[in-house]
Amino acid sequence: MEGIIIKGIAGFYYVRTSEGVLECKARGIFRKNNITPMVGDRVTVIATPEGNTLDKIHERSSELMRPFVANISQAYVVFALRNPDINVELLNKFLVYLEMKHIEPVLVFNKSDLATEEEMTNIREDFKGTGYPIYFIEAKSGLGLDDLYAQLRNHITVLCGPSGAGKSTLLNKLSGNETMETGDISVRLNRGKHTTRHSELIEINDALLVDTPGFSTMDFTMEAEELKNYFPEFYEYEGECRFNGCNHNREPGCRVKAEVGKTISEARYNYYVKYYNELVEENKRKW
Ligand SMILES: Nc1nc2c(ncn2[C@@H]2O[C@H](COP(=O)(O)OP(=O)(O)OP(=O)(O)O)[C@@H](O)[C@H]2O)c(=O)[nH]1
Ligand SMILES: [Zn+2]
Repeated sequence: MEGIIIKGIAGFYYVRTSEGVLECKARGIFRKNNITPMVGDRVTVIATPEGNTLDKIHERSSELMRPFVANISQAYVVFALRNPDINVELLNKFLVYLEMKHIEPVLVFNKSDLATEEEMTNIREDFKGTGYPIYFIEAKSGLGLDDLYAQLRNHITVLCGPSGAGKSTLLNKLSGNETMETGDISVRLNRGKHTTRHSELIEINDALLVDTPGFSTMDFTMEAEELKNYFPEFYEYEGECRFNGCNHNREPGCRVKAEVGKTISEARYNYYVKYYNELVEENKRKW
C-alpha cells in the first residue's frame, strides 16, 4: 500500500494511506544502507508477520534539514508588513534558497492591519514578473486566510520567515489549533535551540502542513553564475541576450537588463546584481 509518512516516533513511522494511518516499522535494510526514512517520504507499506513494514521509500523531490522533512513542495514565506519591518534582502534570499531546493514559494505578507494600501501596491510591483502568488493577510483576526487554505491543496507546505512575522499565529489558524499560545515563552520553549523537535505533518483535507515553522535564517552559497537560475522572471528571456551565458550584469546587449522597470522589477534586479557581486567576491576569497 502507498502512503506518506506523517510522523516518526522512536523507530515507528505513521503512514497516511487511503485506509487511514498505519503504524509501521522500517525494514532493517534501511538502517544497514544508512537510509533514514523522513517525515514526508512517499512509501510502500507491506504487511509482514511482524506487522506493517516500510518496504520502499520513493525518490524525494526535495529534502530539508530544518525542519527535517522530505517532499515539501511549497513554502509560505511569511513576512510582517510592519513590526518587524520587511527585510527585503532576507526575503529575496529565502526565495533564492527555495528555488534551489525546488520548493515553490508563496509570498505571505502578514499584519495588513498595520500597513496602507499604497504599501501593498508597491510590494506587488516589487515582485511583478516572478509569478509568485502574493497574499496579504491578518493572521491574528483570520482575515484573508481563505485563499491560503485553498492554496494548501495537494501540497506539503512549510511556513518560513523571520522571528515575529506571525508564523505561529498563522500555523495555529490554518491547523485549527488555537490552544498553542503565540509570541510568548510557551511556544519558544518548544522550538528552543537545545531541544530536538521532530516535525509532523498536519492533515488539512487534501493538504499536508508541516507543524513547525521552518528556517528563519539560512546559510548557503553557490557559484555567482548559478544565481540567475533562481530568478524566474529572467526565464522568459533566456537565450535572448547578445552573449551566451550572459550574467545579466555588465554585459552589453543584455535582454534581461532591457526589461528592468518593464516586466522585471527594479528592486528584484538590483538585489540580483548586489547578490551576484557578493558571490563573486566570496568565491574569490576561497582561493
Ligand atoms: N498587528 C498584528 N499583529 C499580529 C498579527 N499576526 C500576529 N501578530 C502578532 O505578532 C507577534 C508575533 O507573532 P508570532 O506568531 O509569535 O510570530 P512568529 O513568526 O511565530 O515568531 P517567532 O516565534 O519569533 O519565530 C505576536 O505578538 C502576534 O500576536 C496580525 O495580523 N496583526
Ligand atoms: Zn543578459
